[in-house]
Amino acid sequence: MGMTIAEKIIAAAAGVEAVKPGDIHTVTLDRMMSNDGTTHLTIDMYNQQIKNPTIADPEKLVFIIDHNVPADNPKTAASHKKMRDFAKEHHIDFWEGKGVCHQIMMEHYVCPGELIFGADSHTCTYGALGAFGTGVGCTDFLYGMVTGTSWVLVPETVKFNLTGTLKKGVYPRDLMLHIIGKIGANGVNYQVMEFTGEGAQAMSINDRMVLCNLAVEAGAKSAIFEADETAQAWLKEHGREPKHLFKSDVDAHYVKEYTFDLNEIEAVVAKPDFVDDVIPAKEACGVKIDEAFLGSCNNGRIDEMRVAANLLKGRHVADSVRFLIVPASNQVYMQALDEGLIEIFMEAGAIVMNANCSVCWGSCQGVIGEKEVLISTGTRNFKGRAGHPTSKVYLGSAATVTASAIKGVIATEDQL
Ligand SMILES: CC(C)[C@H](C(=O)O)[C@@H](O)C(=O)O
Ligand code: SF4
Repeated sequence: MGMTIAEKIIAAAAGVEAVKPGDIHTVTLDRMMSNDGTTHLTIDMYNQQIKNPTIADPEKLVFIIDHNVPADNPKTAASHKKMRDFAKEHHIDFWEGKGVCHQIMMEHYVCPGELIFGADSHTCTYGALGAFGTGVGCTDFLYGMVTGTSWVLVPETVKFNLTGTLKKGVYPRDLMLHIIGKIGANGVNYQVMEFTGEGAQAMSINDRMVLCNLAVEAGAKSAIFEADETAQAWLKEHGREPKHLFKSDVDAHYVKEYTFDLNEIEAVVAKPDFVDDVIPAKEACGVKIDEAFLGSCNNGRIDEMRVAANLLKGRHVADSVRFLIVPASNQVYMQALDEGLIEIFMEAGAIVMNANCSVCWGSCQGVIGEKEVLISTGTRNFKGRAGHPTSKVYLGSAATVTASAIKGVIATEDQL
């Protein structure tokens, strides 16, 4: 029986010839990332609960302060200091205020064929480069940090065959929200989403990241694209070499297969309070909003900045709306500056923030108040996700978010 890309990565990390779904293997991790969401907890456990603790391989570790940066209260400042000091003492690669963790990882670390654990649920983003990334809690992270190893229960793989091309005004984020709406929030629980077909092959790394990143919102353990020529060219541009270039075998086993025709996808929004409550964006048009957010590890890259700038040029954000634009990393920020996009944002009345998670989650700047409505390119819209428990979050594409910021109500780009 052949193997899928994900199975081949796990087999390589386990040092065995072959694996199959349901097997449990001890694996050597290629890399581990932790952010300021939980690293302080991991450090406390390391210091207080382990006798004579050591770090197996500091070179494989990356600590990133991105969730609440710059710190907005003394408690956060203290947990950041703990992380900073620990990273220094143990010679761990450390990033602060340079961008959202997954964006930093993609720009600087991830290689095809690697097995990467991140103490963050959207670690599945790394599948855009053909790596197996998965989120773990801080106990598992600690174990990996101390031993350099962990265990993996080999997941089943589900094939997502993408055909055709997206229409004008429809974006990969619409496609992925559509898929999640169709299969549901538990649609691929503990499974790997493998994207394939000519629609997948034609996608840029940016677009592949959009798809892989949101896979966890359908319950996925991970998501993956084959590291084809597009991925290899991207990697080369970023000065890195692939670890392995794995392809799924023709006789690999998929537990289920779906086909999505990209021509049929429309602009959509996910309604409050569930990511899988997806409706055509036109059905939500007219809902009054208080804030709009363009950013996050899902949708804060240069492609989305360009979409927003294109729509904002010569227009203005509605007086009643706060439009937060937050590049996913400083690299994105600087490119947007170079291309004159930041000027367009400022002239249009948007608030441009430093690269961080921002209001993608409700603990950073930009949180919304009682009964306020946000339209967001973030990853989640659960109750209270962006602030007050009575507030509401709609998720949409960069175009829908920008059009809504201009109109003051949910709108699609063709209504401008
Ligand atoms: C803080 C972190 C642990 C969390 C996650 O795991 O995803 C956050 O990034 C999120 O998006 O909710
Ligand atoms: S941008 Fe949002 S989804 Fe991504 S890591 Fe930050 S809080 Fe989590």
